[in-house]
Amino acid sequence: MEETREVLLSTMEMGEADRLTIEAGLQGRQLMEAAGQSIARIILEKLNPGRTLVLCGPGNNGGDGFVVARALKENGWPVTVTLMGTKDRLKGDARLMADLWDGEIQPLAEEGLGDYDIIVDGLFGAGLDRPLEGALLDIVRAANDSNARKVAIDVPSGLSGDSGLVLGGCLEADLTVTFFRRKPGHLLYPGKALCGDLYVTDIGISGRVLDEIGAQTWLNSPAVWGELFPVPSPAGHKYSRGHSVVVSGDLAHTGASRLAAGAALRIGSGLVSVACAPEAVPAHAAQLTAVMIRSYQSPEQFADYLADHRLNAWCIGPANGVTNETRNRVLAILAAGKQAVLDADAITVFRDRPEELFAAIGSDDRKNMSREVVLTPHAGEFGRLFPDLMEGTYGFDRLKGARTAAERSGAVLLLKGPDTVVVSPDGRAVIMDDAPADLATAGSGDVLSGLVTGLLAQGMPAFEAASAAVWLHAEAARVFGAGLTAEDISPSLPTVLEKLREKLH
Ligand SMILES: NC(=O)C1=CN([C@@H]2O[C@H](COP(=O)(O)OP(=O)(O)OC[C@H]3O[C@@H](n4cnc5c(N)ncnc54)[C@H](O)[C@@H]3O)[C@@H](O)[C@H]2O)[C@@H](O)CC1
Ligand SMILES: [K+]
Repeated sequence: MEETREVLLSTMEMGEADRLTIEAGLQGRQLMEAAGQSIARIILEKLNPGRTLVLCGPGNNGGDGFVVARALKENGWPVTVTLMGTKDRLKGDARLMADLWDGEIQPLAEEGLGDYDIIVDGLFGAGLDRPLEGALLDIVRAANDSNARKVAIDVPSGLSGDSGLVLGGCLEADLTVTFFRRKPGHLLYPGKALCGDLYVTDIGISGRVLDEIGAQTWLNSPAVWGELFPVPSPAGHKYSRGHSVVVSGDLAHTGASRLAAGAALRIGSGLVSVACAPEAVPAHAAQLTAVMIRSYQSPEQFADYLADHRLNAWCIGPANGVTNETRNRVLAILAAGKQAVLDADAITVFRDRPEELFAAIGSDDRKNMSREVVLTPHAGEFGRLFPDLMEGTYGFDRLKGARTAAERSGAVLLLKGPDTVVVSPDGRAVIMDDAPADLATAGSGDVLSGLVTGLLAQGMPAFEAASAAVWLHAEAARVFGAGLTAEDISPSLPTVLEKLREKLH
């Protein structure tokens, strides 16, 4: 299974892969040769021959650069090499590769950067440990301003492979070649945009090292959660497929809960109810058919619904209002030991006392060990519960922030964005790649919450349910295409579900 799901390696884990491979008998210089040759192959395949400038930094990323320079020159390309610092300061394999370069080595400089058709960026890769500054920053900017096609080795210089954040400044690549496995920074924004087209090459590291490394981050795909995806059993009935409840807003704010409820039903929750105050009943009744309506007049009546064990997965927050009532309902749902999805106002309402929410999420563990909670914030809502986690030196590190938040809160964290991250309190994480931008539309988040709720109702564990919901949401949007509104997402799901079932069986 480890090989079918795509592992994303942190720079530290990649170093570990490197070390384990060398321990197993391959030499570092062989890895570097393979890395450089694989980049040259891609350049030869994708780009037209032209005047090529290779920028080499002081570490092994620069060493790769020397290999690329040699390989392109052997193919008859005119190649210029510039080096940061002097050759005698290079160490190990990088020094060896610099010695194998039989051309001139010029000092790294801003001048003349505009004179090339292709710039190969071998300044910094996994070893970037501080922001680009001064002359280096000027050089990177001049490269960005030039008309050359820019090829980054491993990561564009200035980009953190772990977070996708920029340290000071960053090369804007047209094409990036990385080795063995992608890194989170290749998928997380702004990193994804700065990489251009990404290629992953085989440099002789065996997939077997992954078992030893035990990485906890994957690309979000059915390979991660497919085995736990609920498929209706022929012997089953609607009562065995769970009962989702979505808490509605007041009369003027009922639409969000209907979007969520419709999604929960579509994803296979056997029964779905909307819970609302009596005055909102007519608005719902005019529009709902398969979804049931449960009205409550008082907190006691709300508690009566919670006491019904068949109503097993609850979604609260969308257009619910930032009010004491919302807060009390969230606490009641959590105290009742329900599988719960907390979204929007159900998150915001705890901004002044996040610890109260975290305690409520964790307080139930003796009564009902199996209950799980999913928080589905966008970055703004995330900042209300976890303001300290937004304040990194280089910006908001979404993966690290979500990991800490999941651990702190005890909930599965689904951090929405163009690169939605889902993290379990035990540290497992998935990153969504290539979600259609059309999903940034009103109500889209309500649908997503409903999908998670519907999967929880069917007994899918929370990390897998949240991950699957994010993936299905994106695929449904892709199927629909341009002009998407939130109402279109659920109707587009059957095509996606059909394909998924074929893949799973
Ligand atoms: N790990 C692996 O499996 C392999 C790694 N290879 C290459 O090796 C690279 C990593 O090499 P290194 O660990 O030597 O690191 P890098 O070559 O990325 O950079 C490290 C050097 O840059 C300096 N530096 C870092 N940030 C700086 C900044 N902002 N301003 C000025 N100087 C800065 C450091 O002091 C150090 O001298 C990878 O990105 C990849 O290109 C490949 O050769 C193939 C195999
Ligand atoms: K680079």
